[in-house]
Amino acid sequence: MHDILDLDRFPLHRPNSPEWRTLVKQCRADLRAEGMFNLDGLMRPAIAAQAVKEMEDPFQSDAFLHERMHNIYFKPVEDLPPDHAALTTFQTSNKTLCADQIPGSALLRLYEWPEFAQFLAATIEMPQLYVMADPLARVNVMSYQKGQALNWHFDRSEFTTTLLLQAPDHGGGFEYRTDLRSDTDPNYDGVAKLLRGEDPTSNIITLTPGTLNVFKGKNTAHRVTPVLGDTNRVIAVFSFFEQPDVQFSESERLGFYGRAS
Ligand SMILES: O=C(O)CCC(=O)C(=O)O
Ligand SMILES: [Fe+2]
Repeated sequence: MHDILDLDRFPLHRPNSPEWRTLVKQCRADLRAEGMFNLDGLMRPAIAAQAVKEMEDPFQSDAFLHERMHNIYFKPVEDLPPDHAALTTFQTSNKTLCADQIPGSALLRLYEWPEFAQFLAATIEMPQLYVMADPLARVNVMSYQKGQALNWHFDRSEFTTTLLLQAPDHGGGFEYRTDLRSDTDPNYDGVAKLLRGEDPTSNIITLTPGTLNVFKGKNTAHRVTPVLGDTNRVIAVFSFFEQPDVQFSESERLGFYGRAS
């Protein structure tokens, strides 16, 4: 893994060593304080750039154009009237490649490296994390060109793990509002306020290539703002769950990837 990751700064290959424990402690503190942590330059920038180059053709010919209007839940909500402000819909548009379209990539190597899941589980204080069984959803790579965006949503998994491969010239910021809801309180009024642009506690950050970003995606509302300029924003998303063998449903796969298998 030394060839693709900066393990001198981030010793993921030495679980439970004093340096590994120090790093885990720092990540836990950042998660508590900010709902997020970043490992800036975990993947070597040259490897990230090479991955982008290798995916140019598949993005041109095989990628799914994920383009739709959706609400923050990606579905109707039974407790809410359809005209409730928490169900406001927005446009998403990006191109998505799935794990089955990037065989042999550095991204899949990282995803399947057991020390990666072990490190992530320690940072989020869970006993263990498992890779998905879903052949499409395990690792996704999204490319956003000028004008494209991923709009407000919550994720399915507790935590979300991304790695930026290429930064846009402008725009393409990651905007998030930590703990907008909880597992017991959907906070529909707070959601409506955020969607009206009236939540002063939302933050926006830009990532640099090679940075690992981990945040509490299930209860953190988040979006990617429209990309500006001619350089695409390219980002990998790794999906881990607390249970083994998780798969998306057929309708989720159709919605996100335009195909079920
Ligand atoms: O592109 C990003 O930074 C976030 C991606 C994301 O939120 C998702 O795939 O669910
Ligand atoms: Fe997300």
